[in-house]
Amino acid sequence: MTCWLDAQSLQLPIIDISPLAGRQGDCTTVVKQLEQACRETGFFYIVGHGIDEKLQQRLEDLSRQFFAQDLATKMQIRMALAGRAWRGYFPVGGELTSGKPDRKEGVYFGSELDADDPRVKANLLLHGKNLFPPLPDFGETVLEYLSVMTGLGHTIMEGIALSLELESSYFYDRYTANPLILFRIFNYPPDEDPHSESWGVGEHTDYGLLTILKQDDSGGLQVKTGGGWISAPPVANSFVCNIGDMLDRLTGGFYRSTPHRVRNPSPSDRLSFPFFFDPNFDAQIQPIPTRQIIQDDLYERWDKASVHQLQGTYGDYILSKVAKVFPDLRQTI
Ligand SMILES: O=C(O)CCC(=O)C(=O)O
Ligand SMILES: [Fe+2]
Repeated sequence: MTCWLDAQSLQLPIIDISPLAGRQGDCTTVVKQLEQACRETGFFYIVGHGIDEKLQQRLEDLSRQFFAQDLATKMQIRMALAGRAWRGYFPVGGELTSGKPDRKEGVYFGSELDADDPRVKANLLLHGKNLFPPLPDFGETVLEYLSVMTGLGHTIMEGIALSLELESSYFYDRYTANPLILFRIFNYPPDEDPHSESWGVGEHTDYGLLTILKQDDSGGLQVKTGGGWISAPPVANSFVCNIGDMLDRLTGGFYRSTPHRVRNPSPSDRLSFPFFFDPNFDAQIQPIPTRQIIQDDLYERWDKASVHQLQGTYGDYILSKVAKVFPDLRQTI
C-alpha cells in the first residue's frame, strides 16, 4: 500500500536541500524556504538529501525482521540490560508520554562508545555501547545510518544558521561538535479499535535541536498548527524534519518546537525511524544574543514547562525528560 500525495494536497513544505547537501550552487532559495518552514510550522520535508536508498531499505528490512520475532527473543536486548547507556528494546506500553503508555514498541540506539571513552569512564548517562539485535548486519547497518545522518544533521543546521542570519558554523562552533545522537526504531502495531483513546505516541515536542524522521508508507504522524492538527503523510524518498526544544530556546521562540503525535491508521505495523540531532551533552544552551524572547509559551505547552527558563546543561534537560518517559529507569539516573 503506497499512497504518495501530490505536492498540492500536502500541507507542509517540501524543501530540496541539494544545494546545501552538495555544498555547491546557490543556497539562497533553500535558506529562505527553511526560514519560512521553521517560522510557520516547524515541520518540513527534505528531499535531495543524498542518503542512500539501499541503506534505508536495508535498515527497514532488518527492522521488520527484528519486530516479527516473539517477545521473549526481543527481550534478550531489553533496555534494563544496557543500564546507564539507555539503549535496547522496550515492549508495547513500555514508554510513557505525559504519563500515558504509548502503543508502540521500539529499540533505542546511540553513538557507539567503548569503555575507554572519557564520557563512558565518567559514567555519563546515555553514553556507552549499543545493544544490537543479533541479526546479521544489523549493527553495521545502524552504525552506517547514524554516521550519514549525523552528517546530514550538521548540513541542515548550517542551513538553519544561515536562515537566522548567523554564520553557517554557528551551531557547530558552540553546540554540536560532539552532538548527542539518539536514534530510535519504532513499531506501532495496528490499532484494532477505531475509538481507542490511546496514541502510538501522545502529543509532545522533541527535546533537542532537530529531528530527522524516516517513516514507512503507513501514515499517522500529525502536527499541531495554529489551525489545528494536520497530517504529515509519507512522501517518497523524503525525511520529515522538525525543530526541538533547544532550537526554540536558542531562538527565543522565533522558531518554535512544534507538538506532534502519532496514531497508526493502517491495518499493518507502522515503522518509523526518528533520528535526533542534539547539542553536546555538556553544552549550556544560551539564547542567540541577537534574538529576544518573543513570548514564553509555557502555559500552552504539552508539558507546561518553559524552555526559556532552563538552568544547567543539555544533559540535565534530557535526563529530566527521560526520567518521565521511562520511570523504571529512574533508579539508574
Ligand atoms: O513515529 C513517528 O512518526 C514520530 C515519533 C516521534 O515523534 C518521536 O519519537 O519523538
Ligand atoms: Fe517526536
